[in-house]
Amino acid sequence: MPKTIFDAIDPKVYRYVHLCRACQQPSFRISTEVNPCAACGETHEFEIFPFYDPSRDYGLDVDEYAISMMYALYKKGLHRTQVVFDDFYRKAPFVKASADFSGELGGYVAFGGLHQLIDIVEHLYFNEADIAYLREKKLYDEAFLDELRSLRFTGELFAAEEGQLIFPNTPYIRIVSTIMECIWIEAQLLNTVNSESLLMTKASRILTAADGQSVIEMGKRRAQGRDASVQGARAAYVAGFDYSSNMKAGKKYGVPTTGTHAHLFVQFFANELDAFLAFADVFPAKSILLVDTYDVLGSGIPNAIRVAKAMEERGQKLTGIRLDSGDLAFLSKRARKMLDNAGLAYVKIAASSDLDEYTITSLKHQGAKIDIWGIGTKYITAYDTPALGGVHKIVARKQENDWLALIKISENLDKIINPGLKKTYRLYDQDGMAKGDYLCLASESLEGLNEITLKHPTNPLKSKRIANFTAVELLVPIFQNGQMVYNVPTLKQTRAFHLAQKNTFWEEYLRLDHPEVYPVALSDQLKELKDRLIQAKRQNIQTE
Ligand SMILES: Nc1ncnc2c1ncn2[C@@H]1O[C@H](COP(=O)(O)OP(=O)(O)OP(=O)(O)O)[C@@H](O)[C@H]1O
Ligand SMILES: O=P(O)(O)OC[C@H]1O[C@H](OP(=O)(O)OP(=O)(O)O)[C@H](O)[C@@H]1O
Ligand SMILES: O=C(O)c1cccnc1
Repeated sequence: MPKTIFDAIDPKVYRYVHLCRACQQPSFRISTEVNPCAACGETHEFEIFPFYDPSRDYGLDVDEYAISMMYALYKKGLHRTQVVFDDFYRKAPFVKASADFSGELGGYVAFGGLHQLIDIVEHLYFNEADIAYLREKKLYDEAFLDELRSLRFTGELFAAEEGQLIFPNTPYIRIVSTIMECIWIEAQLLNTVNSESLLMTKASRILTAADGQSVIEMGKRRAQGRDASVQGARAAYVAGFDYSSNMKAGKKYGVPTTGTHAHLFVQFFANELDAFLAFADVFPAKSILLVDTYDVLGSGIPNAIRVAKAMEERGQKLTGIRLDSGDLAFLSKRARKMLDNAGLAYVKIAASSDLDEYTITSLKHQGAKIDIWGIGTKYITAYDTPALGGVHKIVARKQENDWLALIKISENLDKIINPGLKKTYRLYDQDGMAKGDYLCLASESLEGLNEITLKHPTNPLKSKRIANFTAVELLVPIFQNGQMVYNVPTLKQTRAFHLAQKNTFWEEYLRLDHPEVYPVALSDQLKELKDRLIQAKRQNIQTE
């Protein structure tokens, strides 16, 4: 996260801003008590208002029912009970299956949003304006509002590293904290992780289809709001896109930016050639000329060739052309021939026009001669799967000094949560390829085990034996005792991490349609606990 002036201020300590009327300098204070101004020494003239970082207004970014539950638990004296929450998803987005397919859908998610979540957890507090708003509701008593005023995240948060690949039912976040804090965080956590992971996954799939070719994110104008476009540009870069057109993502996150020009630029000039000449003259080292404003083959490409030839005389090279409509396979093949015949084999062909992983794959099958893919609408809106259904589920609560595992019953066996305080291991073979995820109780250890059988959680006929594996815990500590303990990687490192992780999976697990189902198995002890809790719950329901 980039630093703002608010990073210098610890919101866990400072609650008020005192603006000195004498010198106009703000200072951050613990209370409303007036002290001499740090800048000019005056004491009498202060404007005092609640500390409020407009870019991080996280405290009240919740659903009302969160505050209702927090209040009810507070009134019953239960709000500080320690609990465990797991975050996971059940169904991978974007994966398609044919009509007669009745099996389990595979697919993966590229885990995104962790770094934004860290910022949220670090700056999670109710400011005075939040408290005033809650007071106006006349639903909560003053003692509770006071409790909220001092509420901060005090617990442990473990997570998969951003960019990691996550499969259905594998927890990617575990929080151990008070019930009040776990409820408080739910909506923002889900909003951030679901939206970022959804887009990162879409981008990761598009990158798979591009198969090593350059991809530029261009979705700003079609994104669902300002923030979505910037976050989306960031997610695309982590997934392996080379550039974004989004300058704010460049400024805020350091995403490399680039761009071509629009049709308006061509329309503005008296003719296409003048427009191309002007653009190439100003940007000789990075000119990609949009050739489809009037007639791609009749004027766009011939004019681009004229410009390229003129540039060659000045010792410059035209970077490329862009196609933005029509039959991209046909036009790109014709364009390639025309450019090659003119001795311009180095001029690249970029294409845009509602592209996604499927059109890219199809165009490649058709032998399209496209070098650079510009991707907007279908990426930034996650067009074919508009939401990722990641969930935040309570799996245990403290009772005396023990964890009491909790279950939630569902008619659908696959929907019943995996209870208890657990660990998740990713198992690798000797070549470093991922073989499966193994969920077990926190008290279990894999040390000394040479062989493991990954049993399908609900289908006893499906199992897979793995020998000579290396087990790596998937979740790493991010917060301990409320303090951030994680060294947040740079965006570039996160991108490299995602791409490296992708290489640890056989492409059968990652292919766009009908991917193989990656094994996610429960240990025998965890399975027994789950079965026992289901039985007990069902008996209870019958006797109640
Ligand atoms: N050879 C091709 N094979 C498969 N899909 C293609 C091929 N060429 C283009 N497409 C896709 O077909 C769609 C064409 O979109 P559309 O019908 O809106 O026309 P267009 O050519 O973009 O024209 P305009 O932008 O002027 O409306 C786009 O999604 C594009 O990615
Ligand atoms: O097709 P997408 O995947 O969404 O990629 C971004 C689109 O945005 C621009 O179109 P727009 O019609 O807005 O403007 P322009 O073509 O005149 O630049 C650009 O030309 C692309 O077509
Ligand atoms: O640079 C481009 O070509 C671009 C940027 C945004 C949207 N469409 C195209």
